Amino acid sequence: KKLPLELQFAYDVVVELMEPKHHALNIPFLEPVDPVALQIPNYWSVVKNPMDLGTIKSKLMTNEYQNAKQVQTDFQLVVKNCLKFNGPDHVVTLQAMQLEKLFKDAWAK
Ligand SMILES: Cc1ccc(Nc2c(-c3ccc(O)cc3)nc3c(C)cccn23)cc1
Repeated sequence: KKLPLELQFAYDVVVELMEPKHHALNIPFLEPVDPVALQIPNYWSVVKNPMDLGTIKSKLMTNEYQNAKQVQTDFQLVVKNCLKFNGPDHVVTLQAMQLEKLFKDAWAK
């Protein structure tokens, strides 16, 4: 892998969060939200910049990030979108919050 060291670290964190062992938390965030499958056609009018862990991983593999900060920003977008659409008390938002804690802990290693 030809990623610079800081992006390699970011890649390893994202891959870790996507692992099956965290599936109780990561399932809603592994791939782009599918508003048709979820029957939420208003999603695109509420969330202007959709983002998910799979897209972040793909962007890392296609060198679309210049630095790790941009990866962190995309991860925060996943959480922000979820909070905006689902609201603070939705189960999926609670999952996003717990995933965010995992991310922060892994990021601080
Ligand atoms: C009627 C309704 C209400 C809420 C939801 N939210 C939701 C989301 C979601 C994730 C991120 C995001 O930015 C927006 C939505 N993912 C899910 C999943 C995987 C199962 C069930 C609900 N889910 C779905 C349908």
